[in-house]
Amino acid sequence: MGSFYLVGPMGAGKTTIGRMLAESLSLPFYDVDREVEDRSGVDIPWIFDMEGEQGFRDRESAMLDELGSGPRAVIATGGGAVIRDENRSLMSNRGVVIYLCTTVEEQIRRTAKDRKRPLLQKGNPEETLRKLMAEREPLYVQVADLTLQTDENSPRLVVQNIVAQLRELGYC
Ligand SMILES: Nc1ncnc2c1ncn2[C@@H]1O[C@H](COP(=O)(O)OP(=O)(O)O)[C@@H](O)[C@H]1O
Ligand SMILES: O=C(O)C1=C[C@@H](OP(=O)(O)O)[C@@H](O)[C@H](O)C1
Ligand SMILES: [Mg+2]
Repeated sequence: MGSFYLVGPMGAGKTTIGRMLAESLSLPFYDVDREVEDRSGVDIPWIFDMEGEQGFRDRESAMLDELGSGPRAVIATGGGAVIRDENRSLMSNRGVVIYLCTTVEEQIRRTAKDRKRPLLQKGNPEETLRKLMAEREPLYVQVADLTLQTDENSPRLVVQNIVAQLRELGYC
């Protein structure tokens, strides 16, 4: 059945909820962004500066492929991992995809103090988030096996809901 992949926009809670979900399911946890940073020895803003977004996307796809080939785990992706067809096929074919959704208003609140998401460091972050949501939401929906709203619920409750749904569907 493969790994559990968390997808959704920046600030949806993929990293936070992924770590807790892994603990709850007694599985290893990987965050694709973190693994890319550990492997390259530099942070994501540096990669965007030096190699551009395409350079980051190449590293992200390679890491997703590597992690997806390993033993079963919970894998938190970055918000843009769904834009490449190859990444969406990999996740759908190899595992169970969980879409964490949120509103742009909540994304703004949750990412306001962050300086590590290069796409939000220039221009108007609200406009950027709206544009990205319009482009990517259909892709999150397309790839998702299950969808969870994160706006009204604490991370703990979201994890409980995910586990309940995975059990119901026979995935764990
Ligand atoms: N359900 C939630 N309710 C409130 N705050 C949340 C929730 N999920 C995540 N957060 C907070 O939002 C911020 C971004 O979460 P993060 O896990 O980094 O999101 P992502 O990996 O999807 O970009 C963090 O400060 C986190 O504590
Ligand atoms: O939406 C995006 O394109 C990105 C989301 C980030 O991950 P989070 O969704 O975990 O913030 C990170 O991969 C990078 O800054 C690009
Ligand atoms: Mg994250």
